[in-house]
Amino acid sequence: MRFAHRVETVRAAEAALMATLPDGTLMARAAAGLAASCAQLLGGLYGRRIALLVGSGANGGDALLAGARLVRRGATVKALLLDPDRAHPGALAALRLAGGWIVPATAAQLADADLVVDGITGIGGRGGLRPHAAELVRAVRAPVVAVDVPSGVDADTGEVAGEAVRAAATVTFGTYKNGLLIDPGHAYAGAVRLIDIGLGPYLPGADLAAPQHADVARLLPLPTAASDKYGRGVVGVAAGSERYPGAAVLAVGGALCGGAGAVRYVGPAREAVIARWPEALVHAGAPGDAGRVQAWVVGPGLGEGAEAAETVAQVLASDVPVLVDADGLRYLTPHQIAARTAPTLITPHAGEAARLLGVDRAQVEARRLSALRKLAAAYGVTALLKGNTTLVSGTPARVNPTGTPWLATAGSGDVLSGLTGALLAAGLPPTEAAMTGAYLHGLAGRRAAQGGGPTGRVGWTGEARDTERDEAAAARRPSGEAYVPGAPITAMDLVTALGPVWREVSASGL
Ligand SMILES: NC(=O)C1=CN([C@@H]2O[C@H](COP(=O)(O)OP(=O)(O)OC[C@H]3O[C@@H](n4cnc5c(N)ncnc54)[C@H](OP(=O)(O)O)[C@@H]3O)[C@@H](O)[C@H]2O)[C@@H](O)CC1
Ligand SMILES: [K+]
Repeated sequence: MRFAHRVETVRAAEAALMATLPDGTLMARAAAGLAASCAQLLGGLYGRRIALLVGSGANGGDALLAGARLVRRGATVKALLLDPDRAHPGALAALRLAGGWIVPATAAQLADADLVVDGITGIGGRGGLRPHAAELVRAVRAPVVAVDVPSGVDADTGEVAGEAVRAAATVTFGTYKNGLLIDPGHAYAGAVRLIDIGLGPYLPGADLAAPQHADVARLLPLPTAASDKYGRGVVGVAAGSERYPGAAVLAVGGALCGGAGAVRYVGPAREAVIARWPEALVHAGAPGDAGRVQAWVVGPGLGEGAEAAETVAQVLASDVPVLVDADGLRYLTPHQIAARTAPTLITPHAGEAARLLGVDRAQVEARRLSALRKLAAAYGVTALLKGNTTLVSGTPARVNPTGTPWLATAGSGDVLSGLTGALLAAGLPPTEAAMTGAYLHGLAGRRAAQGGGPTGRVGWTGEARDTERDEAAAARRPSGEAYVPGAPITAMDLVTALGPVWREVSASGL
């Protein structure tokens, strides 16, 4: 797991650790890690030109102190002080002593930089970049390494109010910050490296956790010699309609290739389902009459109307875990859920979440963690909020690191529903099922698109594991957009990739 903590937690841990150490120790540790990371990204320091954007707090202090180290190792370093009277005095003196330059904070000073270090604000920043900082940041052409957090990104939520720094890489200290893992902040952070400064023993439980292969491998329900199809989990799928039979085919495929012992399909797309998946058990009646299942998936391609509403109501009346997605979300009420005896998992995208919360889609996209928590609380469910960084409610909340823009393809969500339903049927608790489903689904997208190969202007390879390696490989176009190389995929490609991905992840846990 990669764990992230809130700013107030980080500050409390920092204070407890500082009480045991001489003044300046933590900043020195942070600066050492930052300088080493810059050197590695540049591939050498002699003759390299590094510009520091320095704000008025300790974040600027980290940049200055790292600058002093970089000068001593052969780089030319100049510091642009955004607030010259308030720059960290000790770190400024260290840079001067080492032979660094203090230059006017103008765009012209950035023109010849090979690398720019963003020390404008870290965990103490509030709101987007202020006008002078924003003007300088717009003038940057070189790759940017952000110190702790890209300036302008809210460290606790990933929200971006106004302009923010688009970093090629972020070097963060002590623990991950929520805003580095959740969009939109995640998209500004580039490849993220954590520098250990000794905070670990002082940090309590995390606010957010991002799994890696081994975490998911531990949860995968592998069959044993004693397993039969019920032992592995039978999934009921109530999906599809005359108009959208394909959604049923994809959801059933996601469940079958996601490890279900068997799938019972109920709905009007029986012919299409059986034509593609002869192993599916299809039923003509209502969900209540379909026979024994250990979890239900309801909603993909269900369409609108009284029949769809009745299907959702019948499924919710069951006493097994239920996943509600897509059209099924139209017919969900907190009242229905309160009457349930088994867990309910909902899997909306931002538009569906907005409708459930009665707000605009843009509000959900800008404040994803907050929307997730509101959904879970208002409906009394476990919520999975889809996106490039899919979130799952729980303690801690989970964020999926395997997402890729290639997953934004028709039917992709239907596959996720079936897959996650299979994990629920196998007995995983809803938070773990949702996290595991999102992880495997994202990885299937990456593998099918063949995206994430090592490339790009900057990146760390070698040391990084699993999804970190993929993230480090995500290059940035000169425009500053993240770009994951790869090829278009279809939802059926995802279904096909689930087997190999399952194998890759489970092998990492052996
Ligand atoms: N925690 C740890 O363990 C360790 C932390 N360390 C480091 O300390 C950093 C935190 O330092 P910090 O507390 O001094 O706050 P910081 O992020 O520099 O910013 C606050 C300053 O910025 C200003 N400001 C605010 N908003 C702004 C805006 N939008 N645009 C422009 N300016 C804005 C605000 O001034 P004001 O609002 O008064 O104008 C204030 O002066 C942390 O991220 C890490 O890098 C490491 O050294 C070692 C271990
Ligand atoms: K920063």
